[in-house]
Amino acid sequence: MAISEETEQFQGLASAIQKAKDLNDQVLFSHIKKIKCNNPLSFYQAGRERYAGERFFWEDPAKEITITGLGNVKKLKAASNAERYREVEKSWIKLQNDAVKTGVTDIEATGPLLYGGFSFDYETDSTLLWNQFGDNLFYIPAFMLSIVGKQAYLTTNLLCSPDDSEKLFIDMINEREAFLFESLDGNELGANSLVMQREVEPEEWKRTVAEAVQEIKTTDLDKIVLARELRLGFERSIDSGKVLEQLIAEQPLSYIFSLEAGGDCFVGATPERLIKKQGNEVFSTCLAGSMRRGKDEQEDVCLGEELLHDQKNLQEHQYVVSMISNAFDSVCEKVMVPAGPTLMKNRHIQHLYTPVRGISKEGVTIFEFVENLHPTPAMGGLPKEKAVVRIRELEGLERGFYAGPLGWVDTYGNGEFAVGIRSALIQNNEASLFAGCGVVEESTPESEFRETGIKFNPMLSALGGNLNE
Ligand SMILES: C=C(O[C@@H]1C=C(C(=O)O)C=C[C@H]1O)C(=O)O
Ligand SMILES: [Mg+2]
Repeated sequence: MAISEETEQFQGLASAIQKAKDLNDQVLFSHIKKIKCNNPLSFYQAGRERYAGERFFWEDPAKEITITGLGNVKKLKAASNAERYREVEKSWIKLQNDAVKTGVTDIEATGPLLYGGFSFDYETDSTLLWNQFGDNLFYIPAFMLSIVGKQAYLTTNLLCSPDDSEKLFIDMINEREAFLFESLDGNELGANSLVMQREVEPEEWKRTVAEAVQEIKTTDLDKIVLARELRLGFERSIDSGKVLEQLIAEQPLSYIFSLEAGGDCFVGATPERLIKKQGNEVFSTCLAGSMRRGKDEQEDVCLGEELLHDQKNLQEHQYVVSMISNAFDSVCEKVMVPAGPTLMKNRHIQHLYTPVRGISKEGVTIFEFVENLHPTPAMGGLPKEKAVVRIRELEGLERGFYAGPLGWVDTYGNGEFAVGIRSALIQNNEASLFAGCGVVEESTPESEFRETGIKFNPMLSALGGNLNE
């Protein structure tokens, strides 16, 4: 006779506490149940006070997986060096190998799940702007809503220590669920009211682009991505839930994400997948090469055709396709790359787009793919190491998590990371927006300035700012 969910949960907790005693270490307990909830933002907002600074949101463009996390039972942070990917992975493997799961235990992106990101460059210090995030930051949430396909699942995670009691935990789980179900409806999303919008050092940035073009013409540097910053000010603290609501409505072809740390929130709508791993199938996206959208259908088609045949953008794009294909070749049994790019038409901008798919070799993890791929020439440049050093020397901004890998990993070998572009760092009533572009031999400061101006628009639109033409 099947035991009740409550009994299964209690028995699972008891075995997790016993395991903690045997190992004399903390053991992750995770209970997963199906629930009815089709509004993940309401779940996110329900945690606005109680879990402030410990929330995250993720929705992929196909809306196959939406994940909202509240609170955290464990924060993983690795040292800021080249080993960071393996360090985070090692801590995660230890926690998931000892984990005890009850309830629905075979659904992707449910149960114990790690969500977070890495900075673009582990060799730059996180000063004032990104000090809440540091070089990397990952959460295992206390409470998590996953909508997989069309079904909602609630995961409750607890970290059991040797001297914990089952009773305490059952009371905690029941109290949390009561809080959540009471507060799931009617969470007002606060409006954000803009009072200041300022480009940071626009003329200096253009001079840097001109310097980079000269360097590309005279050295072995082929491409360098240079980013710039826009500062926004608001009447009161920005509600990240409202920003997410706008992004979901306005950017249907992008990953919608947020990651809170302390009082700050990194939020965005990125069109660019770094790596998705589903079993042994792996997917990446090459997205370099950009053009504004047309004012009407006819102009838009013309501009798209122009982009598909523009040598400068095709070269910018090809650097990315070659690098990602080679990175896949080294860890895949099979790699499939289309012969040429098509167009990805987002709301404000269109890009040259080449999807890459592969069958990964046995035992290759998503963290190894992240390490092999980041930064692609779409975020850094070519040669990779030289471009990253020159970005450090030329770019007048602290990228932090902008253009870095951000995403999730579950305990079933699945996960997905995107790169954190078309994004903003929100700090109370201020925000820094970031936008970069691939500088190649044929780049000009004015054209790249216009291109990066358009790339600010997804966040400007979501925050109520004045859009760039
Ligand atoms: C770096 C960014 O965008 C990247 C650069 C692109 C380009 O230069 O054409 C296009 C898409 C992205 O790979 C950004 O949006 O900040
Ligand atoms: Mg470009």
